[in-house]
Amino acid sequence: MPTDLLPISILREGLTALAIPATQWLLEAFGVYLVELKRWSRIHNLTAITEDADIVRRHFLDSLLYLRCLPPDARSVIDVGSGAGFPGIPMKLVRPELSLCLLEPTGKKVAFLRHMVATLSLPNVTVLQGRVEDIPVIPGGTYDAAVVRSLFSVDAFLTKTAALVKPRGVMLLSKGKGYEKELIGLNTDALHVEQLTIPTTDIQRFIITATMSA
Ligand SMILES: C[S@@+](CC[C@H](N)C(=O)[O-])C[C@H]1O[C@@H](n2cnc3c(N)ncnc32)[C@H](O)[C@@H]1O
Repeated sequence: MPTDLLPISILREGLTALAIPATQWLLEAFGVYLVELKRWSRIHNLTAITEDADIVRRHFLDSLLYLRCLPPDARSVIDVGSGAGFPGIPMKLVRPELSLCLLEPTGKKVAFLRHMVATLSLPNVTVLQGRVEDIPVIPGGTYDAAVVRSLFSVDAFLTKTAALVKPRGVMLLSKGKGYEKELIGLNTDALHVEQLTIPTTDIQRFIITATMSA
């Protein structure tokens, strides 16, 4: 198992900072993910981030910040525009009880997501090819949480994901500095912003949580 290929000390330190036990299983799973992400990216250009340490920090640990804002009783999550699996797959590795839908329109990314779900033997994960606008809306919502990274503006995020989320469910979107400009003109009463730092870096993230009314 390729834990020797992983910048293991960064991952360990990052997990510890996030109060996530760095079990051997978890370290090995992230090791497999890193190797496969790089292997597929050489052919399919899945990510612009190519250095191991950067993948650990900017994909794995950044994705895990979402868990700081996910309600502990959330069970079903949709990752909208999952790309190469961020933030959904890292969240699932740490919270295996989650039932996860990875939504992605691009065929080569969908193929990678299916490959990773099979390779990591992840139960209760559905990979759906499509755009969020095309997901059938069920009255009362489908998921306890919708997560989005590097896709929508705050406004578009609220508009496009609200119908997918159950009453009292949450929509989580991570943004960098400057996110406040996107809040101008929006009703921010139901929004909560949590300022976090990607462990082992000084990169700040602002996770915007919108909670659906009851
Ligand atoms: C910049 S990438 C981010 C991928 C991943 N969330 C991440 O943070 O690494 C945006 C992804 O959203 C997908 N996408 C674009 N429009 C979408 C839509 N309307 N519904 C769902 N996914 C969409 C793209 O195919 C792409 O993979």
